[in-house]
Amino acid sequence: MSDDPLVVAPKVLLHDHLDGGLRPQTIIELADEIGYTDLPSTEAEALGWWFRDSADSGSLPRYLETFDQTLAVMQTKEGLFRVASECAQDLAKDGVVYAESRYAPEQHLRQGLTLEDVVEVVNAGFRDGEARAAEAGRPIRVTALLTAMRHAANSREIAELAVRYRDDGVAGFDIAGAEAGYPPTRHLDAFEFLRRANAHFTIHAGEAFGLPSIWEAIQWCGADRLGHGVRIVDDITIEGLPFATWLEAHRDNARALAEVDLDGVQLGRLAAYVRDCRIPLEMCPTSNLQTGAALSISLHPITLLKRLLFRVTLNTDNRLMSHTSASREATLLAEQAEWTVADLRWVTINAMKSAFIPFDQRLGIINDIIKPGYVPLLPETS
Ligand SMILES: O=c1[nH]cnc2c1ncn2[C@H]1C[C@H](O)[C@@H](CO)O1
Ligand SMILES: [Zn+2]
Repeated sequence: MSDDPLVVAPKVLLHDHLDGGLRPQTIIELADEIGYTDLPSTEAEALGWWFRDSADSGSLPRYLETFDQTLAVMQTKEGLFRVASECAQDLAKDGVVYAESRYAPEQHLRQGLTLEDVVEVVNAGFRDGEARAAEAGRPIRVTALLTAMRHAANSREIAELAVRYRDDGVAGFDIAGAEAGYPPTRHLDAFEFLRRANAHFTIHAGEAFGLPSIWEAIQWCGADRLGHGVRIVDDITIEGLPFATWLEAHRDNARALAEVDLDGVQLGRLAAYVRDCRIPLEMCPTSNLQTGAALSISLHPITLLKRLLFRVTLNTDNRLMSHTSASREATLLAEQAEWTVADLRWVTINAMKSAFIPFDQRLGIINDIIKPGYVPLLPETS
């Protein structure tokens, strides 16, 4: 185990895609087992770079094309079990103590598995990974979020699946995929069903598309959390200028967001609603650089939103495509945006408060694991 404090520090991930976090070597071995021959490389390091470089396109649709390669090896029980187990182990090794891992069951049916088979074998993989992580002295709990793809038409069926498995490892529901042209209200039926069932869901919104998508996700669909939500800054002005205009004028100053005077910052009605209602933002800085939703780590809106005390959480999105991890996201912010260990503790507790598991369990993880875990790193908080 690393002695880097940002690895040792307990962390929580609410936004991590199972099919975006495979080990390159595992992809190669699974491809070999099933006779899949279309991988761009059969050498692990080169394959890892291929994912990073291909996802670095500045466009969400092109970023998403790289998932064809991971999904190809996630069509059998063996493949899904191994990927889920390794996901839990890799997160635990990086200091993650609680994670909600999401995937779209409908994307794993090409070789005859049923939706139920997929959910059950992924759950079994998570249990296996948790057991191995505990044996290695790094306990973790992993729950699943079931995603429906926003361009498809079966979100209601996936929402029903999430409710059916809510007492068996599934904590909630999500929609993902290309955002422009696919507003969340297309899936209103699924969201209304979930609300009637007292179930939880998050929606990818405000990533490739702006405020209308966030507004629909919250005010029409009733999302508990926002996946990314980074474009909420479009509803913020600084010194009387729209955020984007102000940032453009300050883009040569890497400290601009860390030091801007908050007295000059004004929230519009939607941004104020999101902050007032403590709606969690599942922010993923590196992923946003790759899809063009942010300029740089130092000027990523997360630093302003943290200073304004939005309910910010820090996430990985796709560890493989973004060549990242929970501790790497924290390290980048520490090195390039003046984040401290106290900031990391704050977003970690924010995330745990915002998880979809029951309140008493969230509180238990905060009080028994997260807070004590920061004491050696931040003695003044003990
Ligand atoms: O950042 C994202 N935005 C929208 N969709 C995404 C993102 N990352 C992954 N996905 C898609 C591709 C995966 O196949 C799917 C389910 O995990 O979710
Ligand atoms: Zn995502």
